[in-house]
Amino acid sequence: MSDIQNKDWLLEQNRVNRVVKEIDKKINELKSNRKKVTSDVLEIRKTFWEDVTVNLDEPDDVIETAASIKQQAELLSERERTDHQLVKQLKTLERLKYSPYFGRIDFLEEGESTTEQVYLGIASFIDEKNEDFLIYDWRAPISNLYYDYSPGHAEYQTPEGKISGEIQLKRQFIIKSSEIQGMFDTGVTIGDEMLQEVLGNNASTQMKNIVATIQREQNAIIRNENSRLLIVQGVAGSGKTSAALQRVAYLLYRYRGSLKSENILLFSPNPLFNSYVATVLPELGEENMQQSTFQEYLSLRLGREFDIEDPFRQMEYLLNSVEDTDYRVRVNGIRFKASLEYKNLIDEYAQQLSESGLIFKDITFRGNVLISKNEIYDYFYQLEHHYSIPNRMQLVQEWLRKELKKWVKRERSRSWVEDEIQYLEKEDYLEAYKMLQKKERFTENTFDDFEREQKYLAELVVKEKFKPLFAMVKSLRFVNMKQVYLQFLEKERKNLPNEWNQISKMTIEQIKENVIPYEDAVPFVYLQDLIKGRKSNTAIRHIFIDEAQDYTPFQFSYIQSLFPYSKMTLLGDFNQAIFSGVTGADTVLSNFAFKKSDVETFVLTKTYRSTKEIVEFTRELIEYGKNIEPFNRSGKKPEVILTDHQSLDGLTIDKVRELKNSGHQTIAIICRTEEESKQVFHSLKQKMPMNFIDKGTTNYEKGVSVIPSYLAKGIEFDAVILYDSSLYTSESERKLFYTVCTRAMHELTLFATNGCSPLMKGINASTYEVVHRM
Ligand SMILES: Nc1ncnc2c1ncn2[C@@H]1O[C@H](COP(=O)(O)OP(=O)(O)OP(=O)(O)O)[C@@H](O)[C@H]1O
Repeated sequence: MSDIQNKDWLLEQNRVNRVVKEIDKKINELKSNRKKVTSDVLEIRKTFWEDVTVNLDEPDDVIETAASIKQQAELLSERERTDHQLVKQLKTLERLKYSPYFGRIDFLEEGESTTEQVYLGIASFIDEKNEDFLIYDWRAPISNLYYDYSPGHAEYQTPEGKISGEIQLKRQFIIKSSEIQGMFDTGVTIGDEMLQEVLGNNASTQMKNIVATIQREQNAIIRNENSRLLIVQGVAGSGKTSAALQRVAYLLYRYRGSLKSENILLFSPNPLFNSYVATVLPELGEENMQQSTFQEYLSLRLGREFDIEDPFRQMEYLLNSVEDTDYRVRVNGIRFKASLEYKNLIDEYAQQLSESGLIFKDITFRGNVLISKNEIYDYFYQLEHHYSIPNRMQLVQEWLRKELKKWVKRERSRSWVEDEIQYLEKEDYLEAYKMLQKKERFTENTFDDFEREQKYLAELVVKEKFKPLFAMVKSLRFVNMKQVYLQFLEKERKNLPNEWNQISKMTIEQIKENVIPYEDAVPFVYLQDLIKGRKSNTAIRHIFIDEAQDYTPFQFSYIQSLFPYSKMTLLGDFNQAIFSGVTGADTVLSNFAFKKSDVETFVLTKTYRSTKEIVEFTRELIEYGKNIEPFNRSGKKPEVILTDHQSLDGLTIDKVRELKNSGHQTIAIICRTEEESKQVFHSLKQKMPMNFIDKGTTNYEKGVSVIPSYLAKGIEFDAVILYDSSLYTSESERKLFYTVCTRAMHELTLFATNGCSPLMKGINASTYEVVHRM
């Protein structure tokens, strides 16, 4: 390091020390504030009832008491909110103390004579006198300069307009425990050096934030505010998920008055991914958005009555049952049911149902039909036909409720009720007694006490027994959705795929067994919504869909209808469309689905995850892979080890040891299917500790993990071993093969027991090494 560099380093470290000192002061100040607030909270809790005037004698007194309780509760919740805020601020300050900032730009604004030094960190921090920003939040308008420009002319937007000027210096820091550990003055892009440093580290079992090194093209995605639908098509490892999460943080900052983390929902591919990304926002001082898998949503809607196949079970079928006689039929079915054409058919069917054809269930009680399905049918169709089906359902619901109430009255005097009364609990008798006493105060009733009590108890018994019927009416379960969908499948129609008869026959068999194939889950729930109606969700204002390539046009259109007021960000990669790769079905990323004007599309072609060597190999595997641009980080070429079945386990263990010895901490042994993963795990775990990951796994640990191919998407590992790459034989598995290979950050090994996978045929042989080991 030169003397000048040394001097700069020293000056910067002095500034860090100064800022840290101020942060410390602020921490102490907030801590003492907090002491006061927590003691207030404790005090209010302790004396809550002492400070409330309770008097229930007269109606006016009751009102006054309620007001007094409300006032006290409000005081308590205000104090609790302040405490929560203070805890949040303290956590952010502790983080700032550890690493106050990561970047600096010196900016000379046009028309000004002094250059401003702008230091960027995860949150803003102002000096004691509330005058100068010692740290700017990375999301502040001025911070844009850091991400979008290299030294020279630069400009940024503020609410007041555009500000132009010149960046005179752009510097990056790695600061840990308040000590500068790295410092780089950067030129063209945001510090290759800094990125080298970050990307060269070990993979983590939890995703990290990227705020220090966000690239310009990612920044555009993160800060986009205009489009209702933003689509990011980005190659594997291009930072789509990262951009999505930093975008959540950005939106929470930009709209902090009106947007809260509970207004944002991220659909992620599986529970493991949910937990993988769960630490990014808290690291940035924000609360996590809501997270769910689409499957969770479907289970919530249909899971009570049906066994819904999940996408992983569907994938297992697709990978394992190619020899099945019905395989082609099922694949054709999946393809057709993914389409908007199929959705249109359901719309047409619902139109017809508006005139006739709905199927209902009898409402029965103790083996007797109280209200028959035909009566319900007649009632429904005598209602005005111009009312929508869901509106008519509400009227039917009201009518049924009234009818059931009549039945409750009739049933009270039946002999079974008397029998049931004998089995009542002591508490019920006591309750009845109290009820009657209470009523006595207001009436002049002279009925015999015993008789009155019996009548009350009879009502209690009947109402209890009728509860499920009222619940059935409330949730509109008197509509026989299963039969309605089956009737749809059985209907003769024109313009259907050639094999529709077989497709529908196969589906009918499943649904009769109360199993809903994954491809039918959204069509089913969509039809159900057209009939029963559904309240759209207004609380969610922004939806993120990661791995969007795995959603069909039908599914996406359905999600749009669920959240009509939400903006959406879709992130995906058509080269990783592993489900549609196998079936040939359209995905939401197929262009035709979006033609509207409020859609903006971003394309990311630069990839950051893997070494240059791994990218040079993996991009050969896909069409147009040449467009993928690796980040300039070097490592070993991927290695293909040709071997046989007997040697495979031993060689895998040797390889894992070797990888561990080179310092790799997360190592994945990726198998093609779950079955294969189970076998491999079973035989290898005797030889070294390892984890097994299946679709229910919510966390992944450091060390060695055995994982089925389709669950590895979205996450990354220091080193990846494909247990037997010879098994990826079919062209339809190309995307799956590409996806698993792109999970590796530093090393990729492909074992092959039956020669190189045919999917590697024709690729540039200089991109990988081949060795023979038996
Ligand atoms: N600007 C950046 N600075 C530092 N690291 C980055 C940056 N962009 C991406 N990365 C890193 O690259 C890796 C891949 O990022 P991410 O998982 O977000 O990509 P992706 O496009 O969602 O990948 P895939 O589609 O393959 O799952 C992560 O380790 C991430 O931290």
